[in-house]
Amino acid sequence: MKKLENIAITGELPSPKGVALAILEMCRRDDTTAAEIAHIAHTDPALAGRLIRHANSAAAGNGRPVVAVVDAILRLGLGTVRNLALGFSLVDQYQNGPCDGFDYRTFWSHSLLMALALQKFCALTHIGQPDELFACGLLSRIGCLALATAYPAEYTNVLGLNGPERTLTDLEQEHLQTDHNELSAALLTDWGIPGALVEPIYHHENPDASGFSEGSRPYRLVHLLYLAKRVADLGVAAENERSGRTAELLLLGGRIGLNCEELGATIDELVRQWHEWGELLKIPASALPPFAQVSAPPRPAESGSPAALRVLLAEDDPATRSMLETVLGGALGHSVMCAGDGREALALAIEAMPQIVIADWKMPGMGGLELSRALRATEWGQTIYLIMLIGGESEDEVGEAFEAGVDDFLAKPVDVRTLHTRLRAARHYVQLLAAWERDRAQLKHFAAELAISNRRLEHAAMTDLLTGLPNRRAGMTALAKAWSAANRSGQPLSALLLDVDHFKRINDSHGHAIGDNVLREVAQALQHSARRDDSVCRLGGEEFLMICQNADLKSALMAAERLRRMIEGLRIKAGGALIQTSISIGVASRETAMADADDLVNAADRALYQAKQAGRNRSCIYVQGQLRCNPH
Ligand SMILES: Nc1nc2c(ncn2[C@@H]2O[C@H](COP(=O)(O)OP(=O)(O)OP(=O)(O)O)[C@@H](O)[C@H]2O)c(=O)[nH]1
Repeated sequence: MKKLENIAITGELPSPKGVALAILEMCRRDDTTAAEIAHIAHTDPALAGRLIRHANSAAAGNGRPVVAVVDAILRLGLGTVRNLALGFSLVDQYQNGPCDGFDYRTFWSHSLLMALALQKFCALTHIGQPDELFACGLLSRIGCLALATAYPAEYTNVLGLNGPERTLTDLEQEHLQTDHNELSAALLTDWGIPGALVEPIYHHENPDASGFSEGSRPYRLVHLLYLAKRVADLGVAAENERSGRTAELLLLGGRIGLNCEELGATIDELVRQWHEWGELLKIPASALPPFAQVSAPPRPAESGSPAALRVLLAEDDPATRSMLETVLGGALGHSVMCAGDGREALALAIEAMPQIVIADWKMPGMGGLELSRALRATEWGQTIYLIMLIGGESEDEVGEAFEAGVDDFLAKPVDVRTLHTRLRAARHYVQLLAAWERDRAQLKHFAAELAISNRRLEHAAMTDLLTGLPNRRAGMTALAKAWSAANRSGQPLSALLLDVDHFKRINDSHGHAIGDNVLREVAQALQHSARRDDSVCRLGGEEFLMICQNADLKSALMAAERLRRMIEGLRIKAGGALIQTSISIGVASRETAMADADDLVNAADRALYQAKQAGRNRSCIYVQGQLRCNPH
């Protein structure tokens, strides 16, 4: 982590003003008293009210409610009051600003929910002072606001580039030479927040890379910060993205001992507090439905209460049917569909996807046994819980029913208490099935995420960070493939090695950052001028490789000359000045004497060496052991 003075910031940074600043200053003194802070807090009624509100919030402890600012300060402690004053002051001052691409209100909305979540999870796990952590949560992403404040135009640009391919911190580092985590840490340190809190904040987006030893306080704190951030991400997510975020939350909640229902209840409570605090701080909070609803897997049809089951009743005797319908639907509160025979029941089942089917053994047309076989023959019908109503059937016949896929049976006339008991087993089965389906959906979700991050890793491992071109590894793999393809087809294959001339001088006279920019511009120009069959990669430093498939030496040389002239004509911005540069190119084509792709690269390398020797800004060819240079 860098110190603030070591970060190259040209514009202004967020800073507290007025009463908050005075409190911050007073708290630097060892002998400041709660009465003195209360005195100054009274001059800002909004702050005084918010401090009292916070001191009376559930997480701040029990005891009788406080009404005086001084009592609120005594309850919260000077450190927490100072951090809260700081946070609230920034919220008030930076509700909008000059950075067009930065959504100030969503930023604070996210920060507020993160603060509440961190406070709550800290209270649940007894890691640290919940009130102190509320303020830390509120300010943990202050670096984003700092970048928006210091670099409004550039940061708009960076935010515009943000996508799944690159992390925001990478983009910030690339374009602004710092990132929001670095700035958050530097600002919080500057404002006197202790290192024990700042370090986990710095690492909170990637807790596994923090290096904290497992089980230590910073380790637990950085993971809580991550969980709090994921809750806040859910809070501000678009409606169609919400359900995709719940699986990870369930997993993270499990790590701190919260089961599905407890996590849901906690998040619902946090959302309620988010709305209350949002009103107080004039920050928007979105209308998030209950967590159970957001995280529920889609169902074919939803019945009234969560305990209610979708029951299909197939019974030809109207009296029994009516009695069972009344008991199941009226007394037990299930949602009941009725059919007078097996065929009607099957049609209804296809339409309504019941969880339980209660079928009479004997019905006109299609009886219970046939219905059971028909249902079990379908994929969706295999998970239905089937109860058969039997009259005077023998044991053998009952055995046959189980073979047909029946789960349970009930003797007629049906005893209501027995029915009730059997339905408990059925409900247990349905619940297990639902849990299993949820797990399966989660696993699918994780597998999909894993596949995406594997693809990203694969892409990152094959991509040059500076230019975005394929790197040496990717280039050599592509060349080996092209070599095999050329061997099979007998088509020509050529390779160009391109090296920027006197690049060291550019670095020396304009600095490394401008040097990097020159490399990016050259890379982009090469890629844009490459033909469909050509591929360009950066081998390293200022050296590039172009693979020209189906190109013989003559056309490869023509391509080389075209590229050389194009780079010669390029003007690259360096501050106020324009840099002109050139490249030397070694060209070689696949020859029968060459054993593999390495021989082809070595031949192009010898030609490149010759081009440098001959004075640079030229193309040389290697042909059957001879080197020849093109004058220009
Ligand atoms: N800015 C920047 N410089 C780099 C990078 N990689 C290598 N370099 C520098 O590139 C320079 C290459 O210098 P040399 O190998 O002497 O080559 P040159 O100055 O281009 O001279 P000739 O190739 O002989 O024309 C070195 O100073 C390296 O430090 C990079 O990613 N960015």
